[in-house]
Amino acid sequence: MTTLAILTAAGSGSRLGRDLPKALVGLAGFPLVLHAARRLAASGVVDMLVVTCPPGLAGAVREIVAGDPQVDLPVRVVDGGTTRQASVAAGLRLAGEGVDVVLVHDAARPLAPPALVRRVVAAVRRGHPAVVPGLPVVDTVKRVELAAVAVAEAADGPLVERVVETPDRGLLRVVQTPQGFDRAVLVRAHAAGASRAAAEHLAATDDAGLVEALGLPVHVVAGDEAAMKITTERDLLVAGLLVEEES
Ligand SMILES: Nc1ccn([C@@H]2O[C@H](COP(=O)(O)OP(=O)(O)OP(=O)(O)O)[C@@H](O)[C@H]2O)c(=O)n1
Ligand SMILES: C[C@](O)(CO)[C@H](O)COP(=O)(O)O
Repeated sequence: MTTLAILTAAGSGSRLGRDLPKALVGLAGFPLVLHAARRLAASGVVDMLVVTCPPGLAGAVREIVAGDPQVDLPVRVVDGGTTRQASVAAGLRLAGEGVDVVLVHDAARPLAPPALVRRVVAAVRRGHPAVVPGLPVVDTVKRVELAAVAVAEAADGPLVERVVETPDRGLLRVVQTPQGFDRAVLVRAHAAGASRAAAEHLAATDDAGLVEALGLPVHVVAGDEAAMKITTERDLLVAGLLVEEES
């Protein structure tokens, strides 16, 4: 039984807008990617780690992650692709037949707690081929018609979108990472979705989506607020507070 974690860290962080890739931005004195790697290692259920990195930064990322005493795991670093999906696919190529469970986790979710990692892996090991952590939706959600946006923009007016439906929020979940998979299932899902990987507007926004596209079941376990995604400066501030709370 071997679990490999792919830690995606190859994004640029355009919405954060710093002059270095988001995964290398500091939070409480350490890069986001290191926070995430430390918590994966601390879970005790990850046997090896593959980190996807921006082109040209493999050496720096290796030094940060593999050189850290808290990351007591074999670490490999691989160049990512142009989309998150392509980066995961690059990491997945390093998951040999000896690996039975693959976790996919975002460096952009640096504070995902070890207990969450264990919960996801346990659910996969209980026989679920694809598992995502999810939280209930607290806002009322509307589905809108995109065509209406185009019309409004063309008229140079205020953005008015037509609401199509109000889905029952009791049935909606906001999903996080790490997401966990039976290796063979994830390999099949990425192979089937490979033609989508190159373009941002086509690529899957999470790996479970590729499994769903195969018609295979995906299950949700309880997520954790601490696994929040860092997208903007405000998120970094909130994450800073969470780190203070942890200690
Ligand atoms: N080509 C890419 C794009 C994203 N990611 C990773 O996927 C995760 C989620 O992506 P996101 O939060 O969107 O990060 P960025 O793409 O870096 O951010 P932005 O969209 O603001 O540029 C991050 O850990 C990011 O490093 C990746 O490995 N390869
Ligand atoms: C995988 C993910 O973190 C699940 O919520 C999310 O979909 C990543 O999205 P992004 O568009 O790459 O930020």
